Amino acid sequence: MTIKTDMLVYKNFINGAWTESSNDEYIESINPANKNEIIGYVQKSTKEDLNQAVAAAKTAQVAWRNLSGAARGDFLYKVANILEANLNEIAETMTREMGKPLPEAKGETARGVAILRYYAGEGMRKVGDVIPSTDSEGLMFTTRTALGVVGVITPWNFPVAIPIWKMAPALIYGNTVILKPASEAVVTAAKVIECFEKAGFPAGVINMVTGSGSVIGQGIIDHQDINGITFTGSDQVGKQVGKGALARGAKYQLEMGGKNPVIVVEDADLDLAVEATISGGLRSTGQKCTATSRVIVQSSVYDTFKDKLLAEVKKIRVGDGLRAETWMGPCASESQLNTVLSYVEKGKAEGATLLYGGNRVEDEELENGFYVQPTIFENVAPDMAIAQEEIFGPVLVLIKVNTIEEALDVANDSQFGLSASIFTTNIAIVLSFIREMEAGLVRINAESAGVELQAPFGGMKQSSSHSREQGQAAIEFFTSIKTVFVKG
Ligand SMILES: NC(=O)C1=CN([C@@H]2O[C@H](COP(=O)(O)OP(=O)(O)OC[C@H]3O[C@@H](n4cnc5c(N)ncnc54)[C@H](OP(=O)(O)O)[C@@H]3O)[C@@H](O)[C@H]2O)C=CC1
Ligand SMILES: O=C(O)CCC(=O)C(=O)O
Repeated sequence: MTIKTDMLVYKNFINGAWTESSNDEYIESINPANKNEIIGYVQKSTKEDLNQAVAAAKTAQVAWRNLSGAARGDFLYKVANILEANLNEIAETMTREMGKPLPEAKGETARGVAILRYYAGEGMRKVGDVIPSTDSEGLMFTTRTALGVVGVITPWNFPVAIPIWKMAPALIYGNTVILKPASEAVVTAAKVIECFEKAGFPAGVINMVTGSGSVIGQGIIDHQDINGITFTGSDQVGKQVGKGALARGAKYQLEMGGKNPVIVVEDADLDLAVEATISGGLRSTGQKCTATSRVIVQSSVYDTFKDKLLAEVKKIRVGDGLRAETWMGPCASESQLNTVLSYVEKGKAEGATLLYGGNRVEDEELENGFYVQPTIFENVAPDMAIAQEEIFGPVLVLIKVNTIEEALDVANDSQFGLSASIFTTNIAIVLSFIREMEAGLVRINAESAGVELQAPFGGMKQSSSHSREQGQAAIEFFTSIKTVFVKG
């Protein structure tokens, strides 16, 4: 590929320096709102580059681990301030690179700042417990130790928040990091790493290697000197990460798909339920693992809910995320757009009724972008592919049920169990939903998306490796417990 000389080329960040790859091939990152606009180039790195980064991270690890938690926290506070000072530029890059509307991109970047500050404070909090020993002269307690070098493999849908919610806890607990960001949002990730560079971390503590998943991602899975891998992305790659890590005894953490339901009960505030279904299902063009995709509605309010939903969805403005009037941006890539369109075809072929949308947006101004209409299906049977598989696009499927029991059965009829929500004013139904719903995140009278950084996040069933990230739960993955017994 010929590189246009006026474009920015982002190198790997290895051992404290922006470093050229041993390969001179590049990955081009384009704007999904206008495929002719190139956002930047990154290197298509090789295993040799990865080896260099891992060696640097391994060398840096002991000195980093031996700093006090407060000293490590100071570095994170510095990154937070730098990220905050560059929030507008980074958010704009995110919008241009993966299509998320600018207000959402700004919100995500601000969330990155807050995550960094949260984990900076974690450096001052307790890491163990004193446990009474049966030996009256002994002292027994637990402490924690870092895993070592952590590989961080991230997706494109939250290109600031996800790398930060993995890297910040890894670092505060004394690990060093190799980041392999998603190729679709790699320039945004490079700008985040620039903030870490400016904060002056010791060389080797934080490294980024760009390149294809099959080379650099797989290289992380296989590398003997990487002690832990944290991954967010597809079900298929996640399972590969898990198998590969298990085979060589590395620790791993996986966050994968969702097929998140919302249940609308007959006593619900229907306007609130409509608003939350739209926000949960269609913001970020439905490209969230926590996005609402199955809308399970009690038959007595089905028609009223459907009419209200349809009326609101029709008002959605699709367009370039940089424009103030845009509510929903493009799909992040042509392949995501094609996935959505193929599920629309599947839904029709399976006999569901396409109630609204389902096509590319026909607008001359938007013809160079990967735009799809917000889409609603009805007459959907729970076993159809559109009700079972993660689409990762702005597609809602309406499923009519008669009773709460049936609603819960349908909601739980999924290989996934990430997030679920219900709209009702009946406390008994709320309590049975909390008890019966097989999901890591259950939300009452609130949309299925919307993770809070200080709370544990993760799924049941095939949505995750049953571990949790974020909040104080992160310590469980990024450290190992040591039980200490001392006798004088
Ligand atoms: N849970 C979530 O939040 C997300 C779920 N998804 C789901 O996944 C689908 C596909 O999206 P996609 O971007 O392809 O997701 P992937 O799982 O392919 O990508 C996630 C990360 O894994 C890397 N990767 C790809 N192949 C390998 C490999 N063999 N070994 C190790 N790492 C690898 C990717 O690198 P590279 O980008 O270079 O390929 C990226 O950094 C979506 O439609 C959606 O259903 C996607 C993103 C986020
Ligand atoms: O809902 C959120 O804020 C987070 C979603 C998420 O983690 C994801 O889509 O990968």
